Amino acid sequence: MSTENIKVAVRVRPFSQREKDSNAQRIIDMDGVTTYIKDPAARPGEEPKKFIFDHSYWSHDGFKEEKDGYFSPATAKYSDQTKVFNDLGRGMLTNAWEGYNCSIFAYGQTGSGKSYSIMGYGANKGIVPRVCEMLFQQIKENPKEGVEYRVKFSMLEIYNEQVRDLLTKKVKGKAKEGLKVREHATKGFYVEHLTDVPVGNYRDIELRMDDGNRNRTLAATKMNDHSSRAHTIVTVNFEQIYKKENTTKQACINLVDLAGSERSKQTGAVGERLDESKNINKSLSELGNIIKGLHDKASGKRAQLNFRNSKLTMLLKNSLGGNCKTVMVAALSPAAENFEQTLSTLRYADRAKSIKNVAKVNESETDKLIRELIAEKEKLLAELKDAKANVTVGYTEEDIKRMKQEQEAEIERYKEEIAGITLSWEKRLEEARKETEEKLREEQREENAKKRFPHFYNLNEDPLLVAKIIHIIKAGSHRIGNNGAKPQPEIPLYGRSIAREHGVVCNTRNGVTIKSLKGKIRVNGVEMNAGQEIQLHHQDRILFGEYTMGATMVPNLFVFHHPKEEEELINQGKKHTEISYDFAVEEIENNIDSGEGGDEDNLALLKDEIIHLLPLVEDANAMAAEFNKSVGFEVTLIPAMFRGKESGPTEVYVKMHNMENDNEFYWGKNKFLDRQCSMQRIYEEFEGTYNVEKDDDPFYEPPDTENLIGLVSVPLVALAHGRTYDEKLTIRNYEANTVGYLAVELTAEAGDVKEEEKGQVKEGNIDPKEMIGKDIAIRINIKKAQNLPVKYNKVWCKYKFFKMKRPTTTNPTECVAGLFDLKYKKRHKYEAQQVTHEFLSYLQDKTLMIEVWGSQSETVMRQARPRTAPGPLNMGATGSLRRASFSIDGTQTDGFAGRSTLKERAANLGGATGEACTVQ
Ligand SMILES: Nc1ncnc2c1ncn2[C@@H]1O[C@H](COP(=O)(O)OP(=O)(O)OP(=O)(O)O)[C@@H](O)[C@H]1O
Repeated sequence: MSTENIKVAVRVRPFSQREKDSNAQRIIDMDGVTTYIKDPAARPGEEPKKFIFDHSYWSHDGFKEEKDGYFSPATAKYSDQTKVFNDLGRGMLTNAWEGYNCSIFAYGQTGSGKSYSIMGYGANKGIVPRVCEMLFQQIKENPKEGVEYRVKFSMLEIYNEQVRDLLTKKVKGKAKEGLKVREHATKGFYVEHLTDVPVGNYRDIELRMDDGNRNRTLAATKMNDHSSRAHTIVTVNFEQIYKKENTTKQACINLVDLAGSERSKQTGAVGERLDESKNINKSLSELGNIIKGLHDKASGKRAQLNFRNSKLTMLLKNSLGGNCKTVMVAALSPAAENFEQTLSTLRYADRAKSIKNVAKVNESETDKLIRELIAEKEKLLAELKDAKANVTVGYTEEDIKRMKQEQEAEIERYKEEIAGITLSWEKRLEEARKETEEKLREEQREENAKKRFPHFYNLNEDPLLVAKIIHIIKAGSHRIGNNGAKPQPEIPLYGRSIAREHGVVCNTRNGVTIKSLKGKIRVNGVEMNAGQEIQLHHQDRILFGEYTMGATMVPNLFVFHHPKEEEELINQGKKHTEISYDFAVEEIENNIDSGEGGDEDNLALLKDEIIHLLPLVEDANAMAAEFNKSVGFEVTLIPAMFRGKESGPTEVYVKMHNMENDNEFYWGKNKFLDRQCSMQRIYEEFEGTYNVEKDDDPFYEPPDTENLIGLVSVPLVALAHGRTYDEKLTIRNYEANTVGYLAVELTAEAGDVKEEEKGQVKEGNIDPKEMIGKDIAIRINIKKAQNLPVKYNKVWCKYKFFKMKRPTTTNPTECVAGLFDLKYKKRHKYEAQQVTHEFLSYLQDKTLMIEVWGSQSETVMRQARPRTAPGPLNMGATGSLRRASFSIDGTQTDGFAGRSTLKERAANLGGATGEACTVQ
């Protein structure tokens, strides 16, 4: 037995290009094992905070890029991938050889460098591939007489509390997702029916891992979700079987790449994106609770540890305080804009340091192990039989017949699994090898085809998932469509906005063309007209299906690759550039921003969507009533501004109103459709008692889901005259209603005016033209908010000043009875060096848009408001339209006679914020 603390390492990454472009300020420094973090809003002379870890890896600068793309140290301070592996990975391998379970997990905010350390990119291989490669190398180099080595590999992801096997797509025709996590008396938690492939060398692992990533990409596209926001767990099971001694040494190596948690706040998301990060947050916050609990326990305090609260904590139970040797890598962003998140990562890591694990060598009699496994399977089998036998009361014969068939299929599967356990290792390895060889041949065929034929490859925000889906375009015509198309299209695509006959691609002697049929296609950001045909060229970007402004993941985004054209370009000396996901998405957004599509198109689209959603919303309301849920749904329209976006069309949302506590939530169309599907499923299976866990309940929304309460627009012109602007302004919500007041103070101080001129500047007599060329400091001080809806218990503000790429966000502040008071003054200082004409016209002509965000509480003091359940349609600003009528461009929608048009409503929303007012 070995009792030791979790080993904790932190690592800081380089600035990203975006951070470099915006002259980001560095807040992290390291010296030996010590990490320092400086608060960008610290008072002069305030010391940075200091943390000590087992390792502090400086990977921020001091490196050079080798020819193959490897980042090697140019200074002694820099830690490269090899150093990290030597410190952390090698030790894990030594432990695994001794028969200890080991685990490494990476924690940190989105984009902080978790995957880089754990998986790695290109030549900069991370810990996972290195550990796997080294394990086989060591087996090869140190074979022991009479010892058989067995290595098994599995890969899963946890997304929205669902466990998905990444190595097999289907079992008996069913996708392997929603797998159960079970608990074994000695082994702890494990995933039932998870594929565990025998692997004979590192290449096998590489291929399987590639397969896993391909499955992640496909699943993400099909389910309209974002696999890169999932937690990925790779497990290597290493067994040493001592034949003469009849003993087996077993080590389970868990390699965990956790998803980042906070994207929603930075992008200002509502709807699906928020919901998704909530689920990631749930797993991560449970993980945080466990780490805190273990830390408290280590410091002698009482603590409750509930590992069962999330799938992630169940699966990491052994790694945290259990039979395991664990390493945690906390990934840090160096930039000031991420200060809060980075500080919280450091605190998290600091707590993890005190967790003690009690690892023991997993060695036992080989026969006993097999007997135990069989006994476990048989127990499950018996449980299953009992369960099925007990539920036949009240079923029709048809139901019982179907259940019997299911039961038989399950029993068959268990039998196969038991046979699998006793099957000789050689036979299993041989079977797996055949599969791997077939995969290799397939890969080779694909590689050859890619060199010869034009093809599409997919783009994804996660670099590990790029080019995992390939569509080869040989000579002839290739139909593009969804899987409902008959016969199956040559290029099948998934997702709601893919039509059966979406389009067609033709490869002829004259080149490759694409024709749009019944689905939307964008080429290089520009939308094609129905029936239009255009020629494709090397590196064209193609989007199939609709584009949702601001979506975190854009499915079905491809790059067209033409090998011949590529060769010609190289011959002409043209430099090859990779097309990035961000580039392709920005290109689409630019085209939409530049007015493409126009108002008319958007109105027609909105009308279609509303007509499609209304009956479903009615159904959802009816089901809520049937289940006695005090919630109501209504369709509403939310302009881009109120979705935290600078521009873009108005979108259809569904407002969910919880009548118990008056909370309101805004669901994007896709999220509502997913929820409505679950409601329908529950409704069909309903037997009189509504027995659905909160997490799976489509009618439930956690109260702390973030909402954009409203906007305030602050005129800046006073600053152009050097005057202070100090006002209380109205906060307007997306329905253009007043939802509170915000007190804001803005000051401008010219930096290089002479001492005797300073008073003059403050008094505001300055002629704006005199500002040109001078240094100026603008201070933005959000003082307090009043009269906010009382259901909000935390409130914060967000804004972008001038050309800031990312918004500044104030700390969430407690809000009591609709009032929040920011404790700090002079929160934000913007320094402009040598004021330009552009900056001056910004001050003179523009307003600063401040978003007021909040999270609600479960129980609230209700404000007086009508207690009626909402109808299915709420057109916001006009108020009276609930269950009434509306028309779009004079066109009456079914059953609704016109009173206000969408255009009028859009006009009502425009410029509805910001007049100064007096508040008592
Ligand atoms: N040590 C490093 N050296 C060089 N580049 C790095 C380093 N760490 C991270 N990066 C780069 O920073 C970017 C973000 O890193 P990465 O994808 O690993 O973040 P992440 O935390 O896994 O994000 P997510 O939560 O979105 O998966 C990548 O482009 C990666 O190549």
